[in-house]
Amino acid sequence: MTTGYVYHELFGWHDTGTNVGLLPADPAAGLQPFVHFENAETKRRMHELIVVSGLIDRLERIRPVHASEEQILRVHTEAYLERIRSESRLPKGGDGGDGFTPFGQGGYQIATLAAGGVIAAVDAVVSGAVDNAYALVRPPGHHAVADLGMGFCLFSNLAIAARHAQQALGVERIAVVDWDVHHGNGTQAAFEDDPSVLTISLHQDNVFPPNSGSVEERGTGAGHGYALNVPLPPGTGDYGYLYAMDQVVVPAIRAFQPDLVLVASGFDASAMDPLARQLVTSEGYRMLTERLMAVAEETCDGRIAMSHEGGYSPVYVPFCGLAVMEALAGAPAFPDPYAPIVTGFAGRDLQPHQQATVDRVSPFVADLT
Ligand SMILES: Cc1nn(C)c(C)c1/N=N/c1ccc(/C=C/C(=O)NO)cc1
Ligand SMILES: [Zn+2]
Repeated sequence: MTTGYVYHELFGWHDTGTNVGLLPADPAAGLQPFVHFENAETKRRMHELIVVSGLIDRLERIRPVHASEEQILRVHTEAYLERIRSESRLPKGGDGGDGFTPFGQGGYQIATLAAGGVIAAVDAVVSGAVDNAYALVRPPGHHAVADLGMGFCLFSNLAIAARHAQQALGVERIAVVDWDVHHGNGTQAAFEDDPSVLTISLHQDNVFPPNSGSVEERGTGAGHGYALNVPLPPGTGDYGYLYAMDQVVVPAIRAFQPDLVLVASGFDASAMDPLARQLVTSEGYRMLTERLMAVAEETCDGRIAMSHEGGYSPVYVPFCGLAVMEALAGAPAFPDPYAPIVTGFAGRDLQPHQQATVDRVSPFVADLT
């Protein structure tokens, strides 16, 4: 199995500031300065574990290139692109637009490299140069919509790469799986009315964006039925996610018969993440990846490209990300030293209320052709 890997030190230079924990420092409100949750450290540590574990020697390194204006404009508006580019020229940079998505001077160039990194991973998979690929990019993308950067996301990296695959590489049908713990609203919006891209989001119910990602959100117009949302209750662990994978994701991909599978891969559903309350472990992510590889093998010669999204535990994201990449590469498992801690949390097994949520969505698979 040949697995492509995209990482670049520039991603670590995306500056989200040092006084935005999630809220700007404000002494009167008792808010002390704190590094932004979406900071370089967690992703840099994942890269370094990939190197130190030795997995790097089994990967094909893929060099990211900056996404072009044309590629970005397949998803974003000209006005939005121009605003990010102009704010990026300012000494203090700017913000995607929601006030929680800061970037420093030069942030536009890093954001185009992130989108270009996912494009490079897709190019390598579609060309057959590699069997599958992981793009460890920053800033993330799955919340960004056509004219607004939000939720730490500037450009919709995965959506831009999907449109590139269709319009430049001739790929027709794409299935997108988003296992980041937050709803993949941006990716869903990009393909809202388009039946050629199936979007499936597994997320903790109503965490972010607010009032987004309900079971009832199924796409619009010709795209109705080609968006699936599984809003899992808080405390869902490995076997709740696996049940969603087995009952919704795999059958949907089998019915949709894509030419390519893309994954918005965040690790903030992990048992040690500060921004959500799920209980997924590195073993859970490995199992999810193996399930996805099997159905990708069955439908599209195993073509999978993953784009890194959220995940904020500097100690645990590295082990969750390593598990996914080991599965992609068919490599043996590097032991997860946190396993005794996270498997010790209760709730790893499928719970009735989690099963009930998934069972509300699985009937929608029958509407896919
Ligand atoms: C809304 C709102 N209003 N206020 C006051 C605040 C502090 C709000 N939360 N913002 C958030 C909360 C979580 C994320 C996670 C993003 C991610 O990891 N995506 O994958 C982004 C923004
Ligand atoms: Zn997230």
